[in-house]
Amino acid sequence: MEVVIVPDAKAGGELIAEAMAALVRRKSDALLGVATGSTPLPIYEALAAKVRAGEVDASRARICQLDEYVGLPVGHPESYRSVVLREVVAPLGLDESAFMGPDGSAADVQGACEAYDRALAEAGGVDLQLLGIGTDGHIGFNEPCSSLASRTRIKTLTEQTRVDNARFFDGDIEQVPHHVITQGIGTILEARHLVLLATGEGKADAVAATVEGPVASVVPASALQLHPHATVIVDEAAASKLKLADYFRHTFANKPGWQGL
Ligand SMILES: N[C@@H]1[C@@H](O)[C@H](O)[C@@H](COP(=O)(O)O)O[C@@H]1O
Repeated sequence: MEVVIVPDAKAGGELIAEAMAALVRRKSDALLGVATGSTPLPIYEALAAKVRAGEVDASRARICQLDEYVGLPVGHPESYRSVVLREVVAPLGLDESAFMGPDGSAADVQGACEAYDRALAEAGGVDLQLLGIGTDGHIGFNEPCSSLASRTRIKTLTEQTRVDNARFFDGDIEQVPHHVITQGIGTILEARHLVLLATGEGKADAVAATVEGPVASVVPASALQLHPHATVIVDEAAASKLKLADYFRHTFANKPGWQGL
């Protein structure tokens, strides 16, 4: 696992956007797995800016989603499908046909989960999967004690996650669904490159447990330690509880430029 400490969220967004742009320059139809929440927004802004500036042609890129609420009406502005179409697909100048996601309104939720895992495999697998992290260490919506081998499936949110996400629903926790579909941890680990961005002091404990704690399902993000190409990018506040912070700084400062992320 590589840990990169950046001064702030904007620098993290720029670094990751450049890694995504470099991937798309190498593989124009790359399948980019995106995450929701507030943290990755600087990545999407930086990548869209590169597209507008002609630094990368993303017209053949494909976008896929990590997770989704179950039971929101189709087209609800806070369904993750709507969020990804609005925050990622449209700003990159892509059409909805470039987008894949699980169907949170399906009558057969389990069938929709299995169909999504199949669709990801048929699309050739995810090239780069962006991840955020919940305050309890969740990735996607894999709450603590999710199986490290799990596939895309339905999960029940913890109260803490519903409280954290109520801000997207007018601060009203009653509007936050209890159930979600999420790529499983086993599914996520199949992506070729995992890139987790965490910013702010509120993520410091989860980041320390992820990077320096044992691999344990009680901290779902710790599964990144099992992946051969995982990059964790944190700002100073999110890095504040890392014992090896100086080592991570030293390693990145001395990294050969050609290596990329
Ligand atoms: N399902 C999403 C996660 O993918 C995201 O990482 C997390 C943190 O969100 P934020 O970045 O807003 O803190 O929120 C939600 O639970």
